[in-house]
Amino acid sequence: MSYDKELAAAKKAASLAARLCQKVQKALLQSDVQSKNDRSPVTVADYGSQALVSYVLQQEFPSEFSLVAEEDSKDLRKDAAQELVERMTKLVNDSLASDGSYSVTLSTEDILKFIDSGKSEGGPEGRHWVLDPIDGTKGFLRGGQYAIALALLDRGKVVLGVLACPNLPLTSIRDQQSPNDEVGCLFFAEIGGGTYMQPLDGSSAVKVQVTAVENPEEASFFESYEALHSKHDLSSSIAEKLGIKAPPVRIDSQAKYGALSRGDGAIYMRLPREGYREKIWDHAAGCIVVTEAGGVVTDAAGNPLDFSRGKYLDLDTGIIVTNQKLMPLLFKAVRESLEEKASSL
Ligand SMILES: Nc1ncnc2c1ncn2[C@@H]1O[C@H](COP(=O)(O)O)[C@@H](O)[C@H]1OP(=O)(O)O
Ligand SMILES: [Mg+2]
Ligand SMILES: [Mg+2]
Ligand SMILES: [Mg+2]
Repeated sequence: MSYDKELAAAKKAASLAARLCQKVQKALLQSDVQSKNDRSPVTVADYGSQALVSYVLQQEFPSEFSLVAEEDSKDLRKDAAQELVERMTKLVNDSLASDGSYSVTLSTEDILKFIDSGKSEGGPEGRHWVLDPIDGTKGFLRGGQYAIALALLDRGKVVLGVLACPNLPLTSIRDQQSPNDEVGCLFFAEIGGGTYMQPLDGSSAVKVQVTAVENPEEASFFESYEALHSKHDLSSSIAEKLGIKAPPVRIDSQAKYGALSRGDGAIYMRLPREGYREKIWDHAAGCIVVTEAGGVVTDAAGNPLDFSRGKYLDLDTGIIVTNQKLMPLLFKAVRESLEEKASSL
């Protein structure tokens, strides 16, 4: 089955959302940041991006629409958020107008409804869009990496994914010469069709592949910038076992999956603290972008990620990503390190 129409709509929605986010990141004001009850930050851009993507997808697929997305409008319906909602409404309308294909002016209530249409629970039946409107909000606030991550599930499987990474350099992050290098990448993949990357400004796409490195000593690895999101001590002990020489490359968000899909690094380890439950929108798009580029994504028990169980992944311990050749070695090092850690407690 082809998902070309869905992929075209997803690319358009994510690119528009990326433009909105770039605009906000440039003019970030302190009042743009709200705090959710899980104490993670959320900005006018997270909400605006979700409203925009939800609107575009509903225009393209009015009859069959289900969206599992990170944000909801609860905090925005409080009196104190009124100014933020008005500013966000203007941002979304300006973004839609700049595209030219939608002649519409949405009201604040429309916008709140589009945000709330992301409340689907997903699951193994039918089709569901999966959206993280800004993945890596902390990176976004720091002026670092973030991604707009959009995927489509069909009967529990990820069948397409798009990652817009507005701050990711077009060339490998490992050989950046100057801070002026061009940034803004759109990664996209459809099941069975490979992974492509194009500049966010719309010029032509190139096929990408994960690295062919087989010797772990030559591999480099990615992990979260935020030490709270992934145990850096555990990944460094795994890296040591593998004989990895290069220091970790720490970047925020699913930009890590994008960078890995084009071979900027060989390994991505995500080992969250006990009790953290991974959400499907944090991995669905990244997972297909890497697997279609020839990579492998599993949990720390070696199982593929199961996106069919609702909004949580509920996996074993963590997520590991690399190419086919290195996976057995990485898996072994991960198991050994986890066992050593368990026996030292
Ligand atoms: N305590 C936490 N542990 C692990 N991941 C987290 C935690 N809090 C938020 N996240 C999510 O981790 C992802 C980014 O992690 P990283 O940049 O380390 O890969 C984001 O999806 C972020 O959510 P959000 O989408 O709100 O930014
Ligand atoms: Mg968040
Ligand atoms: Mg996220
Ligand atoms: Mg997010």
